[in-house]
Amino acid sequence: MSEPRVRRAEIAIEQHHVDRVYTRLAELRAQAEAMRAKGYEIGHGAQREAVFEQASMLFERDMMVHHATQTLQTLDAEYEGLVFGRLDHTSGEKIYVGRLGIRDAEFDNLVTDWRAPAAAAFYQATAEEPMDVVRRRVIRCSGQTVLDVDDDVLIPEAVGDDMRVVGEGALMAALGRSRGDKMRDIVATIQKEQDEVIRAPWRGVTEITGGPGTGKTAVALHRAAYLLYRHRRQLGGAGVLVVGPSGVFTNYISRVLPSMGETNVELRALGAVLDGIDTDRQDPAPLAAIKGSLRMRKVLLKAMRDTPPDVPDEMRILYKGDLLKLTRKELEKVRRRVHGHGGPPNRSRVRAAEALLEALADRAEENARTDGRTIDRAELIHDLGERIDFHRFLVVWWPVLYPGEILRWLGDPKRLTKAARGVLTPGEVDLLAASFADREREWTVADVALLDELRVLVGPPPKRRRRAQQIELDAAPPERGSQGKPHRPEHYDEYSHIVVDESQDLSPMQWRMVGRRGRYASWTVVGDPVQSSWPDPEEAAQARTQVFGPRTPIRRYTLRTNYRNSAEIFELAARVVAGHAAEGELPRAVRTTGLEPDVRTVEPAGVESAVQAAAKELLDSVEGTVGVICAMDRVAEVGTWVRGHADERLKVVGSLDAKGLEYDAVVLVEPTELITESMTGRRVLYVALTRATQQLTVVASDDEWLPAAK
Ligand SMILES: Nc1ncnc2c1ncn2[C@@H]1O[C@H](COP(=O)(O)OP(=O)(O)OP(=O)(O)O)[C@@H](O)[C@H]1O
Repeated sequence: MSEPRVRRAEIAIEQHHVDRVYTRLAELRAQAEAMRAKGYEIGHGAQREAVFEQASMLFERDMMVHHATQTLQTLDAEYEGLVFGRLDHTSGEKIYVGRLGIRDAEFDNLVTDWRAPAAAAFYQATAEEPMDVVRRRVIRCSGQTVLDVDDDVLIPEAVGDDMRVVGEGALMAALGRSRGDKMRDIVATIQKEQDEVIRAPWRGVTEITGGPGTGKTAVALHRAAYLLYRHRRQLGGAGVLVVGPSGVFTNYISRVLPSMGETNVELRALGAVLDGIDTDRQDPAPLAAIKGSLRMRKVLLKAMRDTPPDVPDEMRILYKGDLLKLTRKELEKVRRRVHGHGGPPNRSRVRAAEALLEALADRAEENARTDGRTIDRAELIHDLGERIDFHRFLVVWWPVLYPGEILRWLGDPKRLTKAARGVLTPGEVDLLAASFADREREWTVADVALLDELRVLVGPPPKRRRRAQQIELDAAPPERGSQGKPHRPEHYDEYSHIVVDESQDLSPMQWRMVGRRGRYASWTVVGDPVQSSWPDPEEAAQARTQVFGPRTPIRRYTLRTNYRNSAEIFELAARVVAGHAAEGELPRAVRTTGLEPDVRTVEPAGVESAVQAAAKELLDSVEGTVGVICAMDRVAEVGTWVRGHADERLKVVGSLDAKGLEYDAVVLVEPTELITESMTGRRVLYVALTRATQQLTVVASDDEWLPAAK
């Protein structure tokens, strides 16, 4: 038979099986629905003794229906279908692998869930270690229709006369396909080195490093789905949190887990980890570096203990005809004494009241001594403590503190200088004060970690004040409990597993913030030191160690194949970052396209039109997305340049927001600006250069960014 006829015949065989699967799925659904209906009847019926037994069975059934319906809904919306693989073993047994496990009426497997041990060979078998697999087949579907099949033969000598082999490799086909605006799952083509990481034990800390495009994000998300499937009892209830660098990124990866039937994983960007705030605003690099440093903790602590602005600087109270006065200095001393106990101020008002009463009693004793009188100290403390005017003073003098308010106080350079003495340089103080001085300014991503730190330092406000705190944090709390997600309390800190993506960029203060969410968590930490935009990796490593506990062993994996970029594009990126990466830190790109990156050097005045032209050409030549990447402070300007191309495949994105994203084609605008705007220079440019899967055009008005050719 000719190759196309063989292929057609094999597709027809698989279509037959896929049809059976969907028929069975419909049956299961109908059965479950019938069972549910019957359950309602039983619930209302007379056979009372059987009700409990039936109810628990029904509950399970309900859950099954719910799950099946939900999964089906998700799968209907996906490009690739429910069944995606098949294994033919030497024994003659065949196993179909899919996103869901389904059995037929005789309880035989029609599809095995990709996460089940029986499916592991689909990912782990190789020609060297075939695990009894003769042929591994990837089945590509659209909805319920089989489009194509693609085979790998692992034991050629075991291929019988009746076994036909088609295709040139599903992985390459998948990598060559155009990209949409959402990341896709890779269940059909997970590679062996990736599978090992996905299936690694759940406890402790698992670290995944690897260069751009090695599938770190994809692997971490599949690992979350795998862990929930295998350890739902331990992990499901408390929940899994995935933290990514930006809102654009969490949106980009948002389809991956639902496409595997997991809707119960919380995705949060670093600017949205703290309930009540969701920001993507970035500070300029030098400012972000100060705000992210551990030194800020000391500054915040001092700032919080300083006398709040606008509190009375004198106390006067009349007791039995004697005017008791406390001066500003004396009041400050009392405040220091209360803070000396170390408790959160919002929990210390009683202590503050006691300390004030003691100071008033001291004053009364002094006055009495001068006048030759005696006083009953205990009685005075009791009487004043009951007085309404004393309590009126107390609430304004020891106000409830809100994190946002304290940060705004630091907009006053004098106050900040005091809080930062011996910790920040005068130059740093100026930068920081200017950033907090503008009360209208929206919080930045770096501010969020500071607000979270302060939240813990000041302690929770009294219950009836909590709403006010939300207002102070500038936004309404995000809706929880919708879309079937369990309702979690505010500032939930008991996630059972936390995935941190792009972890190389977390500042020490951000590590502390994320660490707080997982008091008992196990961790999957994903990153690439070469792509780091954080200037002080040692300080960040120290904060990270604190989060995991210094003695927790770390399971380390490195992924070495770049699946995203064509070899031609990656070659340019590797040249740009050479000298900033250690031996072996750069991955190997596996796919060639024959299309070299197009570097266009133009006059500064010609950059705009060159960018417009490049964007147009790339939109015409690729099917999928085109990203225009520029320096962070030029996003708005470049946006106006390409406004004329009304095409939703085109996105303009700043260098830092490009982290983790990918496009079929990229126009990179003024690369030297990316180097100069960041604290880690070429590393940020390296990130931008590694976003394109097919084509890259660089528009530059200088060539300082370009190392001399080898
Ligand atoms: N086994 C695979 N099969 C198909 N596609 C894959 C596979 N592994 C990775 N990819 C694809 O390669 C691209 C890069 O993956 P991913 O974004 O997870 O890489 P990354 O290591 O997180 O990259 P970066 O560090 O640049 O953010 C994605 O399009 C992903 O779907």
